[in-house]
Amino acid sequence: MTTAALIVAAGRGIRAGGGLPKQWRLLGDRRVIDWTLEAFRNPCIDHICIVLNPDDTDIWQEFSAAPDIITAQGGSDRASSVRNGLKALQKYSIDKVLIHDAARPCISRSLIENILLSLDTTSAAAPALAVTDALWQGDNEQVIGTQDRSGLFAAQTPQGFDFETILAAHTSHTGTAADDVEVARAAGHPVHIVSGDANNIKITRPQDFARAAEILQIKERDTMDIRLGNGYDVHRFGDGDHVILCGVKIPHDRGLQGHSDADVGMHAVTDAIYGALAQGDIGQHFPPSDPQWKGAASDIFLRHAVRLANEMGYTLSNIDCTLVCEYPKIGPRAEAMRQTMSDILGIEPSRVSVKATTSERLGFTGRKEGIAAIATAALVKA
Ligand SMILES: Nc1ccn([C@@H]2O[C@H](COP(=O)(O)OP(=O)(O)OP(=O)(O)O)[C@@H](O)[C@H]2O)c(=O)n1
Ligand SMILES: C[C@](O)(CO)[C@H](O)COP(=O)(O)O
Repeated sequence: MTTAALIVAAGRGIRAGGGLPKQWRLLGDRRVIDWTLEAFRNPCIDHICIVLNPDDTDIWQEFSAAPDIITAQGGSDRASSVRNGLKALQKYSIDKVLIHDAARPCISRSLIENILLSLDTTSAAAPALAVTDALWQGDNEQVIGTQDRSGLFAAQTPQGFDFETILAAHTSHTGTAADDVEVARAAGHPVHIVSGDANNIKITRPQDFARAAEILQIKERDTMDIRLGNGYDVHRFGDGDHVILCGVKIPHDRGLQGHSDADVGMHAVTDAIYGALAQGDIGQHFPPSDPQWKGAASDIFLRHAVRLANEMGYTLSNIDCTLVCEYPKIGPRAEAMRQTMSDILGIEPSRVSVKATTSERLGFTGRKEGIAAIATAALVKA
């Protein structure tokens, strides 16, 4: 009997936040995907196929070079990603396939074996836990009804199938599906429920990383790895009818001069993140001599810094930015600036501070020759 594991890893992990899709983030000293893969790199699995998002170019290179991995391109939803993975496995004469979320890194070898065992006697088997909590309907933070929980189960993966059965079911399925059991059932196939594992959680929200680390018994660091960085920037006034500060366009009788859009606030925040990482400054990553950055929107720089932080295993904790100018008035726009930067940073607005001060008409900011900004960034190792 030839077996395969099909691991879907093409999602963006929006609910988990953190800038980088959850399957590429670190859990201890390894990525989520590495824990998942380890469980499937075992003698009862002959082939492993990983379904990847076309945007994850570095990851494609890594897995295309791995001798024991088959790669397939992800689709716009989980069901289409699975379908593409099944098609990529077609030429390997697979008898049984286990379809698993990359985002479930705590999967145990014994659960994998239990599903495979069930497939000896049935064509579809999947793990689930009987619902033990009471179930309510809610609306607007009010309980508006209760739901009988008897016979209800919370579904998990890996979901196991006869390969040709699930390939045919997925090929003929139209529309989306929460999981492959739904696809199999829509094609008329009964699915056997195998006892799931409470530890086999899916990382869905930010707090699930800590729970997964606990389950995997990843040793907590003796001290937290916290990094602080500061950033400082100045742009002079020149001709123009607006300025852009922390991503917000403000009508003004002068403009700020600079190679990019001269968003002095966003530059200071970007440099604070580079500083925390000891990774130089904006000028190093985006040289002013390079014409492609002329007039560039500064969110490009900030997004790059956030990505670098995530790749180095850090999560942004908070940002504090102070703009130093006599005019324009920042107060009425500070909320919009916080919101704009929190969207780019991938953290809550409550973790982004934008404030302003004048310099009591002293110095170049006091003489209204330009605007200065100073920022602090705090990063923590996830
Ligand atoms: N188009 C998609 C969507 C999801 N997945 C994968 O399906 C699994 C379960 O999906 P979910 O937890 O919903 O992941 P995301 O779609 O990444 O999360 P979110 O909905 O928060 O963006 C994940 O391993 C995810 O990578 C996939 O391969 N292709
Ligand atoms: C397949 C699945 O993991 C079963 O629990 C789940 O349905 C996929 O994730 P989502 O959160 O429902 O998108």
